[in-house]
Amino acid sequence: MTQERFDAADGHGPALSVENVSKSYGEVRALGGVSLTIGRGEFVAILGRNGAGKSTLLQLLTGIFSPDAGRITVLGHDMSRNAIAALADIGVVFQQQTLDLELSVKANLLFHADLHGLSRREARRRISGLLEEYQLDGVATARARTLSGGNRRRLELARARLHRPRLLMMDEASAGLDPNSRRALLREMRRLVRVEGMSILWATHLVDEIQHADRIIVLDKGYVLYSGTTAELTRREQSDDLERTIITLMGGDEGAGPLNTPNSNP
Ligand SMILES: Nc1ncnc2c1ncn2[C@@H]1O[C@H](COP(=O)(O)OP(=O)(O)OP(=O)(O)O)[C@@H](O)[C@H]1O
Repeated sequence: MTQERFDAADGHGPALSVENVSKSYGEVRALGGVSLTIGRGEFVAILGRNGAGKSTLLQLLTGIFSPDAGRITVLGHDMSRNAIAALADIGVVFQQQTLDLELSVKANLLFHADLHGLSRREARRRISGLLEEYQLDGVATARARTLSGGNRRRLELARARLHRPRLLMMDEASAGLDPNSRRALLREMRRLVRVEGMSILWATHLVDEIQHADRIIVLDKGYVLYSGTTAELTRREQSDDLERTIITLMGGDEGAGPLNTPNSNP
């Protein structure tokens, strides 16, 4: 067995490894040689302003695009050679909603279960548990189009977990949720890490959300500026104001885009 297959099968190595990855759209450089890792059972928040490169990174990690250079390994699988195996173990919530709005809540989930090759019996069992967990059982037969923003997001979360992924990637996943739902969602992420050993990548532009993670990665203009805990960062910069510390790290320029929203503390 090759080392890569051994790692994938045996659960060794990081959940995610990104080595020197670059991506440009024409003249626009979205990522300029990014390297990062996420350990198994680790909850990592990637913080960056709009345009920092978070969505591009997630699109590369989920195989939607290929990087111009660099290497991505997900749960031991090299994305350039074995993306299908990697995708079986990833659950994703994208920034833009990706539901089929004309299908019912349940049909959206059944479609996803089919894509992942779940048996009908297993799919029904998983779907009924997740509908209950996300309080969507009352709207199971309703078309996704008729759901509130919060319920659509809950449906996307249920879908992301349906095939029992070991790595969850969340791109601005709390968008559209009220403060209570945001708090509940972040608590749930912690529970998934603690109880199920899930690895989580949580991309956000909200400073208050990153405090729930084990580690943060600050991304700015396509480059990693910092990787470590929030406590290490404020200690290093001798400041107890995390948001100000991060803005300073980004070279000031508060006008470049928000890092937080008022009255949104989760
Ligand atoms: N399809 C595209 N074509 C051209 N430029 C793009 C495209 N997608 C992203 N970009 C550019 O790449 C850079 C990184 O964008 P990206 O969407 O990855 O950042 P982000 O951190 O996710 O921000 P946001 O939260 O606004 O989506 C930005 O300069 C953006 O304008």
